[in-house]
Amino acid sequence: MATWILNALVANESSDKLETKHLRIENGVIAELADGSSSPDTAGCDTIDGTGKLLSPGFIDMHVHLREPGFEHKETIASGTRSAAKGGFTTIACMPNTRPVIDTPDTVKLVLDKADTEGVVKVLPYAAITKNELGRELTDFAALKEAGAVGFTDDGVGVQNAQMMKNAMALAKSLDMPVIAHCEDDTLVEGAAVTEGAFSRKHGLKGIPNESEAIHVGRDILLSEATGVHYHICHVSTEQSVRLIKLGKSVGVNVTAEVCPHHLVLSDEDIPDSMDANWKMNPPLRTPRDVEACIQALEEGTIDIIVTDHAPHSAEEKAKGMARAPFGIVGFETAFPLLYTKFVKTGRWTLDFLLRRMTSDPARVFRLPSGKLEPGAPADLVLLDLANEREVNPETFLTQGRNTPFTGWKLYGWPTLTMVNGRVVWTEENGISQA
Ligand SMILES: NC(=O)N[C@@H](CC(=O)O)C(=O)O
Ligand SMILES: [Zn+2]
Repeated sequence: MATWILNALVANESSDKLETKHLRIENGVIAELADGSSSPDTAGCDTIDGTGKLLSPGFIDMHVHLREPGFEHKETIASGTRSAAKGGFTTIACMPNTRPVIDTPDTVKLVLDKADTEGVVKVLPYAAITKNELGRELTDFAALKEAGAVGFTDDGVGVQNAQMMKNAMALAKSLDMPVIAHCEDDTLVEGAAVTEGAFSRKHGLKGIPNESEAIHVGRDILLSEATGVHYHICHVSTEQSVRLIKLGKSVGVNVTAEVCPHHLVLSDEDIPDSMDANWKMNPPLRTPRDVEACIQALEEGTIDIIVTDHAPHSAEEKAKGMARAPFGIVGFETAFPLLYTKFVKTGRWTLDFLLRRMTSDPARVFRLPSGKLEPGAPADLVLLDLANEREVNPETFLTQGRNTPFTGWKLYGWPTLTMVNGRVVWTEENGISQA
């Protein structure tokens, strides 16, 4: 049976005016995108009223933490994918810093099986570069690829040893797989929770310097050049990293990069003096100068895509305060409204620009079939309400995490319906639909 989404608004590359379209879905795939002036024959079809709503490919988030196995008190594949669906995400790539670490084919399969039975959006597992993410011994890349891993990363920590990283890249290249790197030199960051900047100086705190990230970025771009691997840089946060990525791209290195909403809308100067640990994440909120450099890097294509780095922690863990709480904030349920309100409503970006960085660009960078409103693409879709302002209220989140610095922010651009492979998985009205 076919489904029609009728009278929805679609963003357009060449102008900021939205166009009305009807979209037909058959067998889980987009079958037709018809002009709004046509009158489709919907006899015998399901229909969804898209009037006044923006229709976009479902968002793709290539950096998330689902915490399962092992940290189910923070999040599960069930709760994390529900949160993703509510945020308009239809494909998410989960990080291997679980317990056990996703470093064996069995653990990859466990995540894929759980996602299949308990998840509501598509889950792509990354596998670790080194066993237990300890940086000592490479995992079995070929077997992990065979089991379904989509890339290799030790996210949560940097790979400290350059030869280890070079070996990892050469092996990944031979398997046509990407290496995804959390860039951080441990010797430069010991014991710090916030960036080196106005906030750390004001409170007499040791800061995390920009070089701790950029040193790995520079090192790994050279290693990527030497090995030819597709090297993707996690959560870019500094001006120095941007400069190095730009240089790498200019000489043809196969490097891509991502940035998180919080690094585009907050700086260290926004951290409250109360030292609330909901403002603590890794990399930390940087200076306003770094924020502007990251925004411009995204605008000029030096940074390719937007990811959330959704990193839920329990309230108890975050209550330990700035110095002792774990790094990380939740991201799925605020990502699009934040960026839409901050950059599109203010006229700095077109709607099409923002949507591409969250849909077709991640699909291109990671060679995924989704991310487009085109016949033949999977019917992974989201409808969004651009007209109504609403306050961020963590009590309404579907993630188990309440760790957000955005409580009370008034935003536009809230999802109203999310569909995966042609099946409605979440609506604003009825919440999650059980299969
Ligand atoms: N980003 C974070 O602040 N935390 C992440 C780890 C990571 O992505 O580096 C986590 O797993 O909690
Ligand atoms: Zn990370």
